[in-house]
Amino acid sequence: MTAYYFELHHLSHIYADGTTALTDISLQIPRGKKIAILGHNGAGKSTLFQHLNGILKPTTGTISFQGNKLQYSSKALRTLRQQVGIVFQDADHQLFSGTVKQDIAYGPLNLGWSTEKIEEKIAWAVAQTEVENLLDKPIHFLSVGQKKRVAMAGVLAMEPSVLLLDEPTAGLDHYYATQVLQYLAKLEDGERTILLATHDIQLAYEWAEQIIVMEAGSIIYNGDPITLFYNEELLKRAHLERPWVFAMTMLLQEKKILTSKEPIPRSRDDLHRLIQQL
Ligand SMILES: Nc1ncnc2c1ncn2[C@@H]1O[C@H](COP(=O)(O)OP(=O)(O)OP(=O)(O)O)[C@@H](O)[C@H]1O
Repeated sequence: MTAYYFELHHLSHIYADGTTALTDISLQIPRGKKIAILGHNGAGKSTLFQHLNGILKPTTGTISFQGNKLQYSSKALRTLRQQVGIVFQDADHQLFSGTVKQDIAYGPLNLGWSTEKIEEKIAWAVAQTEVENLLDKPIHFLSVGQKKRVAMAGVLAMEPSVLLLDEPTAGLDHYYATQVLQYLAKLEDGERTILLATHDIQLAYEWAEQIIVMEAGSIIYNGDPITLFYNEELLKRAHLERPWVFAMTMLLQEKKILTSKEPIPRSRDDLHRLIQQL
């Protein structure tokens, strides 16, 4: 078993119209990690995800999954996609069955599992995403946020080893966006790697162990969140704001209210606890 799910070597992608979307990406994606991908509009996040799921083929360079170079035959892609699930930014690209129930069941039904296991996994995914009361609804009646949760349920039900989530909280209200963090936590098993492309800086800061920052098709940072958010120059270059909890922590440190000895809070609750202890 290799330590990495994916290894990308000098991967570049140029779309048919000549747009260069990825330039010379070399990257290793380890097992059991929570990785957020940040970068402003057009930085290449979705294009990178589509390479990891075999939807796009590199113009130059290679990708390996579990030590084997990606193959693009329909059989090889089917196997890859059972292990690498993607939730698209736009749920309309994902949902195609008549009803919610049929859509969520589609993936698991194609995995050769027993009926019992299929039902168990679907029930679990439905409960995580709170779509129980939508099961009989036709897809085209759903709201944007509901479609997003149904798309997520369909992918979760397949229990992929790698989960690629492209903007999972976009279009969700505050309650459901917060719930995403909760069910992501339930998915962590030390083996599964979750990559999350997002513009929600606070979500990335609160959740991720590793952050990759993209700019104009290149990776300009790959490391821990705290080091990133102290790096003023890099944040400016990538047009990134500091997460508000981190900005508040820096202010408290500057005012000497917090010292560097205190653990750096990640969430609003961490920050409240810390301030209450002062
Ligand atoms: N099918 C396509 N044909 C041509 N160019 C494309 C295509 N899809 C994306 N692009 C271009 O590739 C670049 C990277 O786009 P991509 O969608 O990967 O960025 P992103 O980081 O996911 O952006 P966002 O945050 O807005 O979702 C952009 O310049 C975009 O216009």
